[in-house]
Amino acid sequence: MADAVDVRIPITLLTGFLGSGKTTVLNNLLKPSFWERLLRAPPLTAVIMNEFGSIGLDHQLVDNTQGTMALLSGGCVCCEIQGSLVPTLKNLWMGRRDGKIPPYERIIIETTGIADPTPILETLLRSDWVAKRHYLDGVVTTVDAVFGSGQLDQHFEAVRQVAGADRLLLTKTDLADAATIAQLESRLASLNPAAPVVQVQHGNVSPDHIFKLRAYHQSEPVKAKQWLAAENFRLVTGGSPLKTSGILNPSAPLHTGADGRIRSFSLQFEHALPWAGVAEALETLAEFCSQRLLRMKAIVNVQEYPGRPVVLHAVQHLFYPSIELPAWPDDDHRSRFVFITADLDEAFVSQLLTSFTQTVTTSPRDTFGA
Ligand SMILES: Nc1nc2c(ncn2[C@@H]2O[C@H](COP(=O)(O)OP(=O)(O)OP(=O)(O)O)[C@@H](O)[C@H]2O)c(=O)[nH]1
Repeated sequence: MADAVDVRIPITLLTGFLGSGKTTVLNNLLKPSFWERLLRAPPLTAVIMNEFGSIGLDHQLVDNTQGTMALLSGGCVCCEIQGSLVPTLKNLWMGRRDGKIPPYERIIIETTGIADPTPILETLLRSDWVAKRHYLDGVVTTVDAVFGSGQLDQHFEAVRQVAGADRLLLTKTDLADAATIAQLESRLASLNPAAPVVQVQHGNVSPDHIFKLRAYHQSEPVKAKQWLAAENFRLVTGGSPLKTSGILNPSAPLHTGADGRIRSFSLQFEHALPWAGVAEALETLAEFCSQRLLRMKAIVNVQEYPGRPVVLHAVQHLFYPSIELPAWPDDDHRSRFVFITADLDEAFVSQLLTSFTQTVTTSPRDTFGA
């Protein structure tokens, strides 16, 4: 689990609504001149697109028989997803192993503009073959400074992309006035308080905002605390009795992105919690409200693991393997959960966690694959 022994290849998921500047960011990152200016060697990067022809890179095919691989001038490998993601990753891996393509060090997957990135995350997590050789480093979402607000109003996919992000790149800030940018930044901060927002013009963004985020592998206590950013979320205390489903607009489909339906909030618990109770509460949420659970992260003081807080996170129904930290980041040993939900009553979530962690005391710890 420690970084030093993790030889798997990091995958960055680059997502964002149609035309929001994903390819522009990607093109910039693949340019050798960009890295020369930074006085850094460009990492060998394999790029996977899931939209044929959406990138105007000047490349030269190296494996025309399969029609999927290309060697880019910057030493990058590019392919379009043909079929599912797993065969594409296998093709790349075998080409790399057999020396047919350069030994890429990382992979960027650019999603289509209207894609919900969750199925890609699911593939990365559920395929044993993929998970043994790769890990998800982070989700980076581009948001158009000019049209982003309207897209968030009209398309729930745009909201999902923002809620699932570990970094938000606010693009085209050269085209928007300061007031529009400030308004959108504050909206993004309320939709996803944990994701730093970085302004970007013409794709010019520091690679440090894209690579090595370790968003799904927070094994260092202090970084895990920053990653959780619980202090940026509205703290919810107490809760309603569990009489309802917790769903606020049961008949309203999740097609529009009105911000009033999105809740970002945190819960905290003073005492250590039984692992089985935490697992059961989160399983229940995932089972009954998965579409409405856009993102969840937590650092939990588990009764059975004193002194070793457990990091958890989920995107919709997908729970990632839990990670035990070697120590707490500081003296604050309370369990903290942060949630971004759609039409899900925060008081209900609070009560669900409270009630499960008070009633369940023992069970093997296997739910989140620690
Ligand atoms: N002025 C300006 N134009 C930009 C910026 N970033 C991207 N663009 C332009 O916006 C348009 C869309 O950018 P893309 O990078 O193709 O966006 P995308 O998200 O990859 O688009 P799709 O793949 O179609 O979803 C292009 O014409 C870019 O040149 C920016 O920061 N400033």
